[in-house]
Amino acid sequence: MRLPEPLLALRNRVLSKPEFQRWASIFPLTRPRAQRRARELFDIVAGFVYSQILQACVQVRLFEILAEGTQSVDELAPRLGLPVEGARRLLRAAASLELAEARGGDRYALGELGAAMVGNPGIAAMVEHHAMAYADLKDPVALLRGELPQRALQGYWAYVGTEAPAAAGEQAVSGYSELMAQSQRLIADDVLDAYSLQGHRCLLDVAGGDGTFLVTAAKRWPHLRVILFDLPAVAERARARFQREGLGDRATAIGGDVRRDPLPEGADVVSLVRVLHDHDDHDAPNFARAACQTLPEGGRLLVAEPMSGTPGAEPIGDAYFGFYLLAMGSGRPRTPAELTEMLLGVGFDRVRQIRTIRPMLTQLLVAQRA
Ligand SMILES: CC(C)=CCC/C(C)=C/CC/C(C)=C/C=C/C(C)=C/C=C/C=C(C)/C=C/C=C(C)/C=C/C=C(C)/C=C/CC(C)(C)O
Ligand SMILES: C[S@@+](CC[C@H](N)C(=O)[O-])C[C@H]1O[C@@H](n2cnc3c(N)ncnc32)[C@H](O)[C@@H]1O
Repeated sequence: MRLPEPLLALRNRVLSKPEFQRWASIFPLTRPRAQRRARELFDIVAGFVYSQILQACVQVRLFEILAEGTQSVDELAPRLGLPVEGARRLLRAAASLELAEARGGDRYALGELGAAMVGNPGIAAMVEHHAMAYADLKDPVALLRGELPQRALQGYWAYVGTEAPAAAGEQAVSGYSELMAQSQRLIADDVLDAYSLQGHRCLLDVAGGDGTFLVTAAKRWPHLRVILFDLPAVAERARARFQREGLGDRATAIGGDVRRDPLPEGADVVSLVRVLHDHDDHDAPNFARAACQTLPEGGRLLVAEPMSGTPGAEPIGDAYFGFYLLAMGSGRPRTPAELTEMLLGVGFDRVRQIRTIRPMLTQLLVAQRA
């Protein structure tokens, strides 16, 4: 609920007084909330330190090693490549974050969150590539002022800031394509659970990366034909992937630039998965318009990506992706309402939002062509 202006000003005046903060931390009725808010502020202050502890766990392969079972610090230290004291400090920190679990007697097991990391290798890949994002975020004000022309992330995402992304070679696309393939496993089933492709014949995945999303869709729906469109070097990777998966003539991969080349025809459903948020406001509609133009009347477009303002996950859209994309040099997270307006503006007729099981990672809009 939004407070009226005068009440808001009063609340903020009161909350900013150290005497009130102290009183609220003691008074039994306000104490739990005061402590929770202090802890929340502390977590924001300490976020980078927590992230670096996770980075260290991933680099020394702590979670894979603990997945073998409970071990003592003395046993773990040489396996982690750390001195005993360093290993103990890391394990205590990891246990406090529930990445590991202290078992007594200087022994440690996998924690609940560490176990989740083992099950999702895509998260570890994200953590490792964050080294670039954090280097770019070192001076966030300079970034906001547009004063950092050389950024690691911009070099990593080879299609950003160039008029000719289709010229990118295999080397330039391999890093981000692998990262996207790994993390796509956190996304594809959530989208395919939310929207059934039973009634569709052919799915075109625009900017579909190495084809992980289409392979998942094709395995789930054996009647479905799938077409991938991406930059030539990425489409080449997808072609090889489709062959390895034995999809035969059910799957095609076509290389090109969405802004210059026509999309392949024949699909009755198109997907844009983690694509629109990569592009600035003047450019993102080009992707949606191209999808609309290739669809027949009544065809559907699926837009799946993390969105701004997701209830319960607000900082993931506007803080994490907002600043990640700023460092990358292109795009922004958008609310479902902003995306809906964009889709209606390029010729779609009806747009509805469908619930996904983990909206923090991806939300889903389905648009129908008039
Ligand atoms: C015991 C049981 C059954 C339940 C107990 C309750 C419970 C839930 C306990 C916790 C244990 C548990 C099972 C946890 C499960 C956790 C899971 C599944 C966690 C998943 C986490 C996913 C994360 C942290 C994903 C992170 C993704 C990131 C950081 C993505 C970044 C994406 C980027 C940078 C994309 C860039 C692409 C671009 C350029 C923007 O387009
Ligand atoms: C963030 S990735 C998402 C990949 C995939 N959809 C996924 O979710 O894993 C964005 C993709 O857009 C592709 N891309 C960027 N600009 C493009 C353009 N102008 N034409 C075609 N593909 C493009 C990139 O090569 C990359 O594979």
